Amino acid sequence: MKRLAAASPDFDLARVTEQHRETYQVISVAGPLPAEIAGKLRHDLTVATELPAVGDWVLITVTPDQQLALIQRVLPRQSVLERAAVGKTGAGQIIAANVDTIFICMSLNANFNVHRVERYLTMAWDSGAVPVVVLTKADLCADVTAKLDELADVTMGVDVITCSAQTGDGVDALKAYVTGNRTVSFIGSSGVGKSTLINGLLGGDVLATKAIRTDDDKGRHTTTSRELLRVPTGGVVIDTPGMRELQVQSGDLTKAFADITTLASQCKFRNCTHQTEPGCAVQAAITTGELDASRLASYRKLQLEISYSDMSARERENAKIQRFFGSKKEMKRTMEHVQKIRRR
Ligand SMILES: Nc1nc2c(ncn2[C@@H]2O[C@H](COP(=O)(O)OP(=O)(O)OP(=O)(O)O)[C@@H](O)[C@H]2O)c(=O)[nH]1
Ligand SMILES: [Zn+2]
Repeated sequence: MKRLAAASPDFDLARVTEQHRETYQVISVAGPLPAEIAGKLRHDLTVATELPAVGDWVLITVTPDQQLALIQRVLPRQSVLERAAVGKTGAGQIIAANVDTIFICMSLNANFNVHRVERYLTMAWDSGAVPVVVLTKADLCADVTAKLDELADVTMGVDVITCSAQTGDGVDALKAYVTGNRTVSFIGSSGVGKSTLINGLLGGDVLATKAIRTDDDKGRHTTTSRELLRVPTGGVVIDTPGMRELQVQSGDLTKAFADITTLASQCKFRNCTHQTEPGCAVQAAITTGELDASRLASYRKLQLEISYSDMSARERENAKIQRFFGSKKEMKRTMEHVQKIRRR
């Protein structure tokens, strides 16, 4: 892999802004360009998740006529949002890469559901991005404090923002996360107000929003192309159709369920399943009321789902780095080169 580091000075750094069936759109310091995967890279790929995705930083060469970029390398991803795999083992499909902050959106009226937040949080932590819970449509909720109380246990250690696009309340708090080179994404059920918030950030009606039926809070989703959008005041929003359909798949439960993990460390048996074992600290906490039984139930349910996927997205990513770069040292050298390009 020495070759790669040595060859790197001939590459330009770019970021993938759109993904189509066979082609891509990238942006580099030279501007936007259509792109394709270089033959060598295509040959080296083993699974679909190694294909470039929206948000990926890539090394490109440009054809002599300057009309097309060839993607030579996909740089290691800091975070990976993945669509649930079909079947038991197969790796899923990358929905977005290198997202710093995931806004988990939920409306304070009909869409409000504590377990849903719990599941999204697990997924967000697993992706490598930092989750922020965004409670939307505060104007439609009579008792916001009560809702925040309901959420308190599951949002431990996570920023929670209450906002209303209608009144503008809380929107500035959201903007504080979208600055400089930071990349954000919005997930959450249809109709909770994601497009409305994104349009607010972008300062125009970039995404179409559609009036929803008032009876059931269900919106119709209107986003069509995969996109990475620049915010005029700094920051980047990644909004792809896949993002809108994200469902919980695999995950590291230890962060989203820090309360249970902490209790479990005090169980008598290290492999305690917290069901009928003697000396179970989790069951003891349920008895005293310190822990809600429903919390353990959702933990179990998620644990079961996770056991179906062999490796987490992060583990797969690490395996790929090993294969492409040979060693962490080689990777570091390439990344140093990339940093230099980025500063230019
Ligand atoms: N009352 C109220 N309505 C809102 C607010 N934010 C959005 N809405 C309305 O909710 C509906 C759905 O908003 P969207 O922004 O399209 O929702 P979305 O989450 O992007 O939906 P998908 O595109 O289907 O994923 C629209 O009619 C919005 O006008 C809010 O803060 N208060
Ligand atoms: Zn136990």
